[in-house]
Amino acid sequence: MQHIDMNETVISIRDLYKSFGEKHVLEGINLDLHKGENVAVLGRSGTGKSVLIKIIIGLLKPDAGTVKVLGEEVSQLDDVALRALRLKVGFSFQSSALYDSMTVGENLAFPLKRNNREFTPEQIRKTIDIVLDAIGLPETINQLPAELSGGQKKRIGIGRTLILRPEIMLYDEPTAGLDPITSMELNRLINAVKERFNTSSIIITHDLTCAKSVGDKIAVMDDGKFISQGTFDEVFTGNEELIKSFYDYNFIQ
Ligand SMILES: Nc1ncnc2c1ncn2[C@@H]1O[C@H](COP(=O)(O)OP(=O)(O)OP(=O)(O)O)[C@@H](O)[C@H]1O
Repeated sequence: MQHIDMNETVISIRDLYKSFGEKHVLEGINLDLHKGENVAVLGRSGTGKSVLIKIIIGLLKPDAGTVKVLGEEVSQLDDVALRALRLKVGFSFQSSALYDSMTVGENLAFPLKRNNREFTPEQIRKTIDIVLDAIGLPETINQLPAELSGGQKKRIGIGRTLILRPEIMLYDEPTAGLDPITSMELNRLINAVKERFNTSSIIITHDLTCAKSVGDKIAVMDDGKFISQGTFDEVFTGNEELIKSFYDYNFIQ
């Protein structure tokens, strides 16, 4: 098991606020992601989870508060520094965002060719093989995305993010639209990625099973704030109505 280093914080968010006009989306977010830790951010639709991720990777600027990623204050970085930081932070999109006209191998090679031009074809091939092995899909290398199942596409999407060997992974709804068995496989993959690539991750989800399976810590978001943070058992022994209804909803559906 990968060790969680509580002395090393890879993402540190303090008193974060973000509004769009009259709409207050984030209202005082505080969160620490430690090295080797997986934090599942659980929340209903529209609570601001995507806005939070966009601020972490510098796509949106906060109105107030600080976000430090790998020691750097994101809102202070210029474009060059931001691009360099983004190479260390892998963002796995909800839609796997694969190029339909490229094979799996070409999709995986793409970020490497764009960002590490000094890679030889042999190094690229080797890196692709390592990632395909890690995501359990070596046989798909010459297939097109249209020939893959939804679960396979998600795995390749995660693989394409891993190819640049990020230190931090951000997963946006990794199990959305998948059946329970495929979802469980994805959860196992997220845990395997952490072990094999020594990543620290934030996993955004409204799937309680996913949060429980992958989250060393769960942070429950409501109305722009975290109303509870802790291990799954700590969070779900609380008495707050929203947390209880989340739990009930997930287990009776
Ligand atoms: N660029 C923007 N301009 C105006 N409003 C925005 C913008 N981006 C997000 N919002 C609003 O912020 C709120 C939170 O959106 P966000 O996408 O972060 O929710 P979410 O928690 O990720 O939801 P879901 O689970 O459905 O993806 C929504 O009300 C949305 O309309």
